[in-house]
Amino acid sequence: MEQQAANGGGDGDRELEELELPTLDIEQNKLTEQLVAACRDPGVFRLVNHGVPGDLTARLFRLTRGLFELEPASKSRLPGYFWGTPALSLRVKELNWVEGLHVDAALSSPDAAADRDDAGAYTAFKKVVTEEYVPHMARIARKLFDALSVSKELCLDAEQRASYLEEHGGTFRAYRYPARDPAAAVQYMGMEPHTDSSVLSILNQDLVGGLQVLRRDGEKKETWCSVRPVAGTLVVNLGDMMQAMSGDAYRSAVHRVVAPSSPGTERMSLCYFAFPEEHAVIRHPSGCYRGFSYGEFRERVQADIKATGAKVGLARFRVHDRSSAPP
Ligand SMILES: O=C(O)CCC(=O)C(=O)O
Ligand SMILES: [Fe+2]
Repeated sequence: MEQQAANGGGDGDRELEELELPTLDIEQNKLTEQLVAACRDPGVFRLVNHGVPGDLTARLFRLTRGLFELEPASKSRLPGYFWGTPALSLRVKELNWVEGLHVDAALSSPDAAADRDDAGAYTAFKKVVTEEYVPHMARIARKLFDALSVSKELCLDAEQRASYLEEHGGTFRAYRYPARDPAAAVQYMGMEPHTDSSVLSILNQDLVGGLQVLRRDGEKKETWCSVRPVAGTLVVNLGDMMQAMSGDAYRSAVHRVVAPSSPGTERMSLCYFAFPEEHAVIRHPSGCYRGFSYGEFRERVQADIKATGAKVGLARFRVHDRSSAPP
């Protein structure tokens, strides 16, 4: 994989070619057809007419910003707060130039864990995330997944359609990427190159820019391209579970975030990750992966990160040469 210095992207990505994302209206009649094309290549697309009210997004960005603006000692006590640690599945050797708030939509973490002075602000944030924003994300994920599930690449039966996308799960993360210090000796990436472990991820970025996708041009050539922020749209990228479910017909997109370099600029994003049910065994008729559950995949990823500092991911489950495999 081509590696580019973290500071190669200017403010976001001035020097990079832009990736022209397919733009999909989720209420259109030919959704399956257009989704299949977008999932085959480039595995990332833009959504319009998605039904998430603009004022809800604006309110959630405001509430999130309020929490990130707290004193470091206060915000570090917020439930799910982290600084510089990996996202869902990243190398842990390098610091990421990002802080975040992680909310597990399936669990209701006790808000009492928030610092007493900031409990009101955190409770308001969490309420908007769990009661308003995440239900929209779960609705969109289900709609996209159902449209894809009838494609010949997935061809799921009713049970798989239900269990390959957990109805009430999902993880929400709000991120803030502060400006990097151009004079610092080490220039950290906002978020290092990775694939998501999800079925699909729905990103709502502000207008600063910095999200980049690795475009594959044929077998050998790979180029980092920028994903231009467009107001009112969402960006969806496929994750490893979708790649496995489709027997590699769809690819989980390698992506990264370059933190801004202009002093005083910061980037924020609201991200939702949809997963399969923990124990549902994922199989595809092609047999290119052995059957495995998301629970097993996650444990394997965590074990690899612990042992080597890096995610191995789907390669751990790939069946290389079935003709010589033991019976
Ligand atoms: O901040 C973003 O837009 C992307 C974050 C991301 O890729 C992740 O959390 O996996
Ligand atoms: Fe990601």
